[in-house]
Amino acid sequence: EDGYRLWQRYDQLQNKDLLKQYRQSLNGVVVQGSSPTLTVVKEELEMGMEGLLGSSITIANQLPKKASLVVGTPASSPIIKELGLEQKLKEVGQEGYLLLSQKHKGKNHTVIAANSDKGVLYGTFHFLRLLQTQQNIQALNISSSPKTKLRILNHWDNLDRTVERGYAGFSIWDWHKLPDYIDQRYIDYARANASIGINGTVLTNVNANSLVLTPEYLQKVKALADVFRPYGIKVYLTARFSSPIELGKLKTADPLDPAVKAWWKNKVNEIYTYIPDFGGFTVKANSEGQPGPQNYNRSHADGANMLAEVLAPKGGIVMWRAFVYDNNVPDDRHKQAYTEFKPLDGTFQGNVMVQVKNGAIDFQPREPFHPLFGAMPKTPLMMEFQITQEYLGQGTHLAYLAPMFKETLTADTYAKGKGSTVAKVVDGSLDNHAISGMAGVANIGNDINWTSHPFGQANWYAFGRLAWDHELTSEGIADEWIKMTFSSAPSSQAAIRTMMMGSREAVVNYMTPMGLHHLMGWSHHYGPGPWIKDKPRADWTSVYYHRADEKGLGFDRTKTGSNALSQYAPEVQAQWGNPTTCPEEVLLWFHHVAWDAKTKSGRTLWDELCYRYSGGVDSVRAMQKTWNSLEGQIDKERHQQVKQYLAIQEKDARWWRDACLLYFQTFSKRPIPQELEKPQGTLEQFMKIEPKFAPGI
Ligand SMILES: CO[C@H]1[C@H](O)[C@@H](O)[C@H](O)O[C@@H]1C(=O)O
Repeated sequence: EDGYRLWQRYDQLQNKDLLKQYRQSLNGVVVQGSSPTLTVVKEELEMGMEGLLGSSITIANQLPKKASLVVGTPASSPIIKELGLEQKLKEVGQEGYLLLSQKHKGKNHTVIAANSDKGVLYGTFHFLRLLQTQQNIQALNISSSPKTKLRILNHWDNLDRTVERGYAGFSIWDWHKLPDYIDQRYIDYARANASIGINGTVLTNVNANSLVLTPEYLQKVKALADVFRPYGIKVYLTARFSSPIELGKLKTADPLDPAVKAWWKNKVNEIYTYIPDFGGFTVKANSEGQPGPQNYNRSHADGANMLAEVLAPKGGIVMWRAFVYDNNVPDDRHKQAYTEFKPLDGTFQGNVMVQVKNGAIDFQPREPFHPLFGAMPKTPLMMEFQITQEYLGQGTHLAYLAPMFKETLTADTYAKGKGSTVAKVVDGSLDNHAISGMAGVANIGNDINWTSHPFGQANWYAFGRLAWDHELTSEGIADEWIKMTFSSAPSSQAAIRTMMMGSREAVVNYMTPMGLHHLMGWSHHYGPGPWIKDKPRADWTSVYYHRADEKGLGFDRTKTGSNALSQYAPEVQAQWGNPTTCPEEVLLWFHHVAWDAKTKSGRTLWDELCYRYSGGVDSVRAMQKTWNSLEGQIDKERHQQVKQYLAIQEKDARWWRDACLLYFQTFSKRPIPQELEKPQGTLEQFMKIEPKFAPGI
């Protein structure tokens, strides 16, 4: 193996019949026209087809006599124009594309056509994926366009190259060597992202450092933007709200102060001299100690609009985060974002998007959808998912996240009656928004395989695919990724898919089953810490979230408790407000349930909890068994890697199960059912375990 490889492996296909078919239909490749994007299209076609087909190809400017691959836009390619695809192309928009088997002058050609070079690029990657996943290309009739306009990675990367909540080494942005040294990884990063339709990247941590806005750093940012541009990827930065004070030496960062606004206007103009297509800012304000407009008694809208106004003439946007909790500890942190943002609906400028995490607390293994979705019809709401597994085992646990992303996207907000899914809020179709977006907090770093756990790559891949088309299935995305990533082992496809599909639920079960949440260890968030209390803020403890007592377990968020449920539509309230109709997956999120209450299995809550925790451990063991059975079918190196990670996961799953059950047992005072494995160790022992070298704190 030479260095790293992502899913674009392009190894020669082994299926002889298929190879023959491909070679017969792809005698030549014609790309007419020239642009930086068409240049990378040609490079990718050469690399991909030569690798997959095992024969060299030349890219021609004229149509050869035999069946060929014809690539381009009607504007740049006379052959594409001759094909008369105007009507079909109208439907795919600026980023979409067509993949067609098309007769032209008696020959059967394969066509990648689009309205823009960027669309051609996306079509090219789709076409290469068809070959890589060994699809029949004889009668292609594919048209595809993205459902979400902005598909963007958020890097929580600091300028010293540490990555907040990053578990795959240090930041890939080598600020020290930029702008003079362009690491090959930047190019491969762009290729990988473009291959899944990602069209934007926020380079820096939301806990922002204003230094990135200085000329010295803007030159470095420009160098990255220049690399990414041909791949259709725009660069964005995080804007520290107090930058006018830190960099501009102003006395205030009050968004309504004319000097502050003038400072930002100059700064934005300056940025555009370096990066003419700069995307805009992501802002975390008045949350976890970050400065913001509330420091000056102004609202989030005042802050966002001030930046939006200076960005608008340049075509830039503001992604203002709704992950806010600050000031006084609320009676229920679940409610804070909604309380602060809902009243601001309709007051944001047209180029502001409010970026909302999938759930109201913080990227837990399972959260009900965030109540802001559906509650701010006049504001485009952007989805923020976390690809990095801060709360799901970080760099060592296998957890395929597509089912988690889909769970939120398919949830029904009932905002405009049945069928008002979160996906429709986010893609803008429910409320007819001109802009829409999905952000994923990246899980990559400078580890050789980019993501620490080899299966972490699947989560990056799945995020991009779902941002393009949220209707894709988790299984389908897994299949694509497996075929591309473990191309040498077609027979193991089903087994790997089964592992992936059950993996996130396994994590939920051994960490936080039945709606439990935020039981993770203090600050590092890796192992169990349900006992955590007495911290500077009540909502930084675990006891705040699980509320275990002699009577039972869970956070009462109904009318008799915090009433966070009132933030949802009446239909949702009706279902979740009643413990007998509330799905067990989120039961303890909304209800304080008696230890002896009957659950759907017929068991008491306590027994059911014991079964779920044990089931989580069993699922990991099942994954181990499956993986062991694949030995010999997968290259040694990756087989060994995953095998070792699964052993860690199994050990950690037991740690979670035993620590949580022993702790909750001090309240339930009931025995763990006979037939289940007994905890190995005492609660006191578990409470002493502190990972001293947890990464990314
Ligand atoms: C970037 O800060 C993070 C913080 O590390 C993390 O623990 C929490 O999940 O969320 C914060 C946020 O999303 O702003």
